[in-house]
Amino acid sequence: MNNGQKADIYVDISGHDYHVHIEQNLLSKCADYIAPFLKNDKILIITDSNVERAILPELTRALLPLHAEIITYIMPAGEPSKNWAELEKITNWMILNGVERSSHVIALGGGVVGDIVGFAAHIVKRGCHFIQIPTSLLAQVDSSVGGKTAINSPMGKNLIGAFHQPAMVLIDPNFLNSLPKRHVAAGFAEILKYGLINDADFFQWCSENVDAFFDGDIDARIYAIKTSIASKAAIVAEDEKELSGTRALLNLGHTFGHALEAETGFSEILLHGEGVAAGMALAARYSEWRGDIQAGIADNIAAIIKRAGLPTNLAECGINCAGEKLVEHMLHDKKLTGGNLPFLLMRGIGETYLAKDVDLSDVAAFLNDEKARGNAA
Ligand SMILES: NC(=O)c1ccc[n+]([C@@H]2O[C@H](COP(=O)([O-])OP(=O)(O)OC[C@H]3O[C@@H](n4cnc5c(N)ncnc54)[C@H](O)[C@@H]3O)[C@@H](O)[C@H]2O)c1
Ligand SMILES: O=C(O)C(=O)C[C@@H](O)[C@H](O)[C@H](O)COP(=O)(O)O
Ligand SMILES: [Zn+2]
Repeated sequence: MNNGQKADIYVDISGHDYHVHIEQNLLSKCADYIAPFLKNDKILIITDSNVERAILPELTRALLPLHAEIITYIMPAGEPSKNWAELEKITNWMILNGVERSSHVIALGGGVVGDIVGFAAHIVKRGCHFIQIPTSLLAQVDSSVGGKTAINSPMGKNLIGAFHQPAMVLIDPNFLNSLPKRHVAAGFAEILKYGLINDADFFQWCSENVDAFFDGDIDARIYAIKTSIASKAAIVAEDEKELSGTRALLNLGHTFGHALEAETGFSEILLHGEGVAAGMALAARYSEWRGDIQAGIADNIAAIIKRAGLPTNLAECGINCAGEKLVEHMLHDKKLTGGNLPFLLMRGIGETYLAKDVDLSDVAAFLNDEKARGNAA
């Protein structure tokens, strides 16, 4: 159901269905949304050090009508926290604070908080519930929905994890007011992804509204969030556990992107959304290299990615290694089946497909060519 600036998107997964509520100023009403999920007199909230400052005090105030004890765990902000050590601390904290299997812990933050808290909820007491309150753009348009939860392994991205759907997702676009611009851009990469996957009209809308979006236009922001989440919800409902190939579409740009993130050590050098942005530009140029798309389309795609202030080539990601090294990282990709790595490639804007005939030595040659051409994009 959509109503102007509000949206309620139903994620129709059998046995794990839930609602995503999107509304400006939703925070002021979140006690009403959360009340039905409260099973005892405690609310456990896990957030990070930046979101603690920007949003936690207001959330705590908004939950006062529930008369519950609010207990918070603050993890260090950023991708390096998505690891075993932090997972252990969070799970210990949950248990020490009396989490029950019927409890709904709250993940308040960006994709890092959502991914690790979702995984903790999956394993503590063999599974308790969690509610996502995403505060970064990337989390509001992508990571809070769909139930992929994980930590990183030293060998690669999200290699330890589980599918565990949230019980509800609460999105207030006002949270984006305190989000640094670099992270707004990173989230915009995943928005562009939905257009490139299967919605050329939305990609066109993004090209026409990129400036309004970055200027904080609330109508543009809500439209982009709800279109993205509706697209993701439909894909996830069709193929929750990425078995049929439909959900793999959401991985557009990620095989290249995760390799770039691994090469830069899952650090602040390259944010996930930045890796995805460059990964989508590379996927488009690789599609052109193979003759899958007409010349010129990859340049158009790179142009809008660039306008959003995102990287479109290896050099802009701080990558200077050989193509073969990036391909080595790709061998840890979860899509690898029987030694074959399928790639999300494009036949046009809005026409992404899963190519199963990609030869990794050809990918290495393509990446070496990118490097040799000075990565001009
Ligand atoms: N599970 C999924 O389906 C899925 C999808 C996409 C990405 N991801 C994962 O999400 C992670 C990236 O998420 P991210 O970009 O949100 O990173 P993040 O969680 O590190 O958040 C980005 C930064 O913004 C800060 N922040 C968040 N909200 C804020 C706010 N409102 N005001 C001020 N600062 C705020 C955070 O503290 C952090 O410094 C990656 O680990 C990626 O693998 C998961
Ligand atoms: O939800 C999905 O499915 C996605 O692929 C969304 C991606 O944006 C996200 O980064 C996801 O975590 C990547 O999945 P992975 O299986 O490659 O770790
Ligand atoms: Zn992603």
